[in-house]
Amino acid sequence: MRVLKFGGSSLADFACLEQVAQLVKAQLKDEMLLVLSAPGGMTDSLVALASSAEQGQDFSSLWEALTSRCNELKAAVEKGYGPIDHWPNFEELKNKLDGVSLIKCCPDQVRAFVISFGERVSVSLMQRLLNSHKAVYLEATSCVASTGGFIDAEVDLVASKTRFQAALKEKPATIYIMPGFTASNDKGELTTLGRNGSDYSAAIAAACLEADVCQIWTDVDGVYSADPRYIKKATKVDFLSYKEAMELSYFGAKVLHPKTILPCAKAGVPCEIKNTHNPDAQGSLIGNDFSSDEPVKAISSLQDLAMLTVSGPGMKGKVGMASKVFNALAHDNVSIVLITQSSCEFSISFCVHESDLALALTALQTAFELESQAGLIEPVQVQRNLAIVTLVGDNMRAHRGLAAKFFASLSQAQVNIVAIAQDSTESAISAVIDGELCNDAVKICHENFFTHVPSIDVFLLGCGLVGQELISQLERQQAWLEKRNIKLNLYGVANSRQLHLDSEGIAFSDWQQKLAVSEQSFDLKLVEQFVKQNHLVNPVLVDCTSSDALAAQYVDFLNAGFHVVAANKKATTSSYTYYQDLIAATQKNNRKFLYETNVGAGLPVIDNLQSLFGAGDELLEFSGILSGSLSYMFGALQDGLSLSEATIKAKESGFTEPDPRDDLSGTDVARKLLIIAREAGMKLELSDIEVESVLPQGFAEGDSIDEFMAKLPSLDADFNARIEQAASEGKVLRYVGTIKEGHCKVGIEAVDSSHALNVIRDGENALAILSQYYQPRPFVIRGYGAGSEVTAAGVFADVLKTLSR
Ligand SMILES: Nc1ncnc2c1ncn2[C@@H]1O[C@H](COP(=O)(O)OP(=O)(O)O)[C@@H](O)[C@H]1O
Ligand SMILES: N[C@@H](CC(=O)OP(=O)(O)O)C(=O)O
Repeated sequence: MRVLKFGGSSLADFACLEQVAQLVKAQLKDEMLLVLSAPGGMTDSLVALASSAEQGQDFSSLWEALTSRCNELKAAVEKGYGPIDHWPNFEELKNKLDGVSLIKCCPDQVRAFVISFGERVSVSLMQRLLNSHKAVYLEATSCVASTGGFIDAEVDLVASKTRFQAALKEKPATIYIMPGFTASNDKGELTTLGRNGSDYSAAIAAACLEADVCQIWTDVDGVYSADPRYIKKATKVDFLSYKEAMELSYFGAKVLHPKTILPCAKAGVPCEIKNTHNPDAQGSLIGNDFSSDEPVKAISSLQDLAMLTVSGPGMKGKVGMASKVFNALAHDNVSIVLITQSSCEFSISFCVHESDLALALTALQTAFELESQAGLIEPVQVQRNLAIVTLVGDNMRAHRGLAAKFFASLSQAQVNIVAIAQDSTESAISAVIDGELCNDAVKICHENFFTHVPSIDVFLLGCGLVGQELISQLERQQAWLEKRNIKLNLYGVANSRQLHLDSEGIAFSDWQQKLAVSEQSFDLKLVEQFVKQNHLVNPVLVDCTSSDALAAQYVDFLNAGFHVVAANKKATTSSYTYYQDLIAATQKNNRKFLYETNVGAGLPVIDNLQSLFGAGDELLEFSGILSGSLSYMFGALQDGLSLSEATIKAKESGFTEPDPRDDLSGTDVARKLLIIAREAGMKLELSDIEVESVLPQGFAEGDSIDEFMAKLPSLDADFNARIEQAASEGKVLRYVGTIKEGHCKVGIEAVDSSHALNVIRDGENALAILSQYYQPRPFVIRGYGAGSEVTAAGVFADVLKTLSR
């Protein structure tokens, strides 16, 4: 004997019904019992009808929708297969609903009749489809014996076994069909087994009939490592132990009803999950002792939960308080999903379904009325909108560090853990978290435990030379990233006027056109919303602008859960207070703020300084050439060009800012020096840096770039004199930043051939760091310090660093 259960997703329309009939015929070799659910969504319609009638509302349109759907199915089946013999009594259903509507009350017994009606529809249709095989209709009410109420009833296995065996003996056949979800109590009254309870019906039948297998046919190939509807990269689990399947379904894996496994396990019947729409695919097999090396089999989640905490001095050390809490809830039929107790026994917390919350609160208030009046129990605390994320795997007990990895993953998803619980066999470990972040949490846990393909979700602000080059590099490096198992998506690009977002990831080929037609400008709230909607877990805002306004929002970016990668120097050189706020925001939010390209473009400066000073080194002195453009210009001066000629050449070669005064003023170098000083722990403001401009004070102030360039030759004579003076002493001029005895200065220095910076020119940067660990010879970093390629590469490297913990 085999038991095959087909869920609502397998019976949604006529085509599905026919598919199931074909499948059954193809499988036919020995006795089989088919357990059918209602056609997909029909139970929801019946539940809605009952509640509409109960509230005295006009339910005619709901009725119309239900009956026309059923009649269409009936007509389609009858057209191809002949008249249906046992069509359920719709008149009786309508009468009951009218009665409910009249008294504005729906007794559970009537509700059970109404909501189980869809199962009878399915069975009638299927019996006709299988008519040629003389499929026998088994009344669930004659076979499945239940105890308890009419809704969510429990099954009496012993009584059911007797009933099943008698029913089969009475009508010997090869194919039996029985409605799922339905049972009857000892008075023979119809009861239901809880939503999605047809799986449970099938398991009961399989156990009672000592079946060879209990197959659950649904719309997925088997049990997946996470719900495949939400986790696209979820993979099928081939084998699961009964315990694993139980834990998974209990903690929310909808593919199985939580009560299904126990009867199968008790009777030793293996349970198989198969896909009706893909019958040849190997499903998932659930049985005893499927030992596997994989520590974690799957991740499940359960939403719409509330946590209640009962606390107060009366709880401490008093025997029986916990049982009083749970007895009160059991008495009112409130099921508890998870329990934790503080080690001092001062409080007990537990989760219930939100739908049971009011009931639970009333039960507790009644039970603890006296204790509460005496001040022994405090008012029950309630946290709503929670979820539970659970890792499941029998083999977890043999592995260390899984809990740590689990919690680190939750923290990576910016999730705060409200409570945790682990069963003593270590087959499941659960965390109670904020419900809104549930999908993010599952996604990142799945990424870390299964796919091992971390993702980086990039939003680029600023599409100038560096921004554009970054996009080209991202495109070029896709294969490299893939090889290293990194999924880097560009989800947003923005310039100063427009923002373009694409949840599929922005195509590298046409982002410019898309951006050009966007009517939306950059707005943090909008991007934040986008991240939430798409459950992006590693969002990175990359600032390739020089905007003060954006820099002023970095703290908000970090608070909103973004990492920030900045080529823009404005934030690192704004007030020291803001700089500190930024560092604090990275720590508070567990997010990174990376700005390697702020000094020396692609040269590894900041990272080295942070490693050095983090390891306890101290800066003694610093000197360096920190500007690629001034390095180029001063090299040209050394070759005999005048100041104006050198400036024109540097400008034409793309070495300067559009307005060369930005370079010649020395402010940019001062900013870089300030960043270095702050890395070394100096609490300085930009105004504390002494700046010697290449230009005399007030020179060409307010003039246009062209006017400035035209006036520049007037400085050549004085500048030449300065160069010649230096040359007569065997020296060359360099634009140098220094930190010495707590004083920071940028300006022109004459250096002789023995000076380390003498040879630095043509756009190269050099930084000489004299420190406690590096003396008397300094630690030197040297290389090209300007250009969109090296800068974009530096930004790219920072983006990748957001993945490291
Ligand atoms: N771990 C999981 N593996 C497979 N499916 C899962 C898992 N968790 C949740 N599901 C969901 O369970 C659904 C199947 O259950 P359900 O819709 O109740 O089917 P049926 O109508 O056949 O009873 C799948 O479509 C899937 O989205
Ligand atoms: N039809 C019932 C019982 C059931 O088990 O359905 P499904 O197999 O489609 O989950 C319900 O929707 O609750």
